[in-house]
Amino acid sequence: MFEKTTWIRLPRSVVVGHGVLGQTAEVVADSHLPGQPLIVTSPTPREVAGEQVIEALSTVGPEPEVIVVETASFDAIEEVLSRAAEVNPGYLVGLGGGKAIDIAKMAAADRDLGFISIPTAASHDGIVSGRGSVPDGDTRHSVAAEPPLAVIADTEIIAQAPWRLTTAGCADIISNYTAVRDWQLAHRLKNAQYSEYAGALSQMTAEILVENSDSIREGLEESAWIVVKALVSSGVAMSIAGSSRPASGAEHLFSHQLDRLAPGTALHGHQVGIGSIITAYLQGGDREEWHDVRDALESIGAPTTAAELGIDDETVIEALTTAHEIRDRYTILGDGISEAAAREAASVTGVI
Ligand SMILES: NC(=O)C1=CN([C@@H]2O[C@H](COP(=O)(O)OP(=O)(O)OC[C@H]3O[C@@H](n4cnc5c(N)ncnc54)[C@H](OP(=O)(O)O)[C@@H]3O)[C@@H](O)[C@H]2O)C=CC1
Ligand SMILES: O=C(CO)COP(=O)(O)O
Ligand SMILES: [Zn+2]
Repeated sequence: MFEKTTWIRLPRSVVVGHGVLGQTAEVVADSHLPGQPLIVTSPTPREVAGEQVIEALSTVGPEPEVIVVETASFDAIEEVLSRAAEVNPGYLVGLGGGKAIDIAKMAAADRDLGFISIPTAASHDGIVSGRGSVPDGDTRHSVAAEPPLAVIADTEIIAQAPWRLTTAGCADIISNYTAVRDWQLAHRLKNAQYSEYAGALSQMTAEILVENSDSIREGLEESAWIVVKALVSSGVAMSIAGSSRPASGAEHLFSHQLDRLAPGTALHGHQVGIGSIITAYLQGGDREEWHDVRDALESIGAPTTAAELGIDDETVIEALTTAHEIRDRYTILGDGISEAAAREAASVTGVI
């Protein structure tokens, strides 16, 4: 008897465009979300869009409670959970970058509540995904979380965010090239479960973004539109896979290790972009595809060197040689690369 099953959890609504925060009440009603919302946000998004969201949500229910978190950590999730235990909200809202949205979706899963994702920056591809990513000591967990019932991405707000946040989102998407190749490698060498649909969607998302890179320019609201659509598509790939595999390979392990070694120095997307150049080099191939990755990053103005990240060369080498220890996920790094190999890869690609 055939016994395989799959459960793909996707948002019911994805609303993207100029001024769509104005449709928040409609989206909440359409999602059948009851009661008082608890908004999980971080300092800058709270300032940028907090009042507008509170006002919009107040038209469909009791005035929202707000909690401001500073870090993506299990402590922050605990803080949100204890606030939720006090106020007993009907649903959660993640308002901000990857940090706030991840914490909201994980707290929502814990409390078995609905969740809405309102990104204020196009900086990461977790805006749609049902995965949360949290560092924990020497390791990092990618945990199943509550996927958003609705995503409201207001390009007017997102386009006003600092440009570097948008280039970080682009780099998070460009890194899908190497993530998919690592996933295929893990499938061939370790029999890791692979989804052709998720792999193809993730790769195609990176290709479309790169094809449109001429239209991704500072000051153009259309850029926010293009990048948000790619972030949504990449998140859908993760939802289809039921893991972050389509969007996270060795380049992400490298970035997670940088988060430990040089916390708060550079943006997630920028780190994975640099990691992707080096990963593409290590993955080899006839066409030296690391040039394509580097050129794509350069064309949208994302960093391509450690100096541009603000991270010193030795930290890059340490991150490369220890990244495989972060989690049990097979990549081109295998069970670790030597210091000499790391130095060679980072210097040939011009990262250091
Ligand atoms: N679950 C998933 O599938 C994924 C999760 N992630 C996770 O997401 C995080 C990375 O996301 P990222 O967005 O870079 O991180 P943050 O949420 O830390 O946001 C980055 C910076 O942007 C600021 N910011 C956000 N919106 C605005 C705005 N409109 N104007 C000005 N500043 C703004 C934040 O301010 P402030 O400091 O005040 O918050 C912060 O300083 C990581 O923790 C990563 O692991 C990434 C990809 C996928
Ligand atoms: O950042 C992500 C995808 O872009 C999520 O991946 P991780 O599971 O490695 O945190
Ligand atoms: Zn990422």
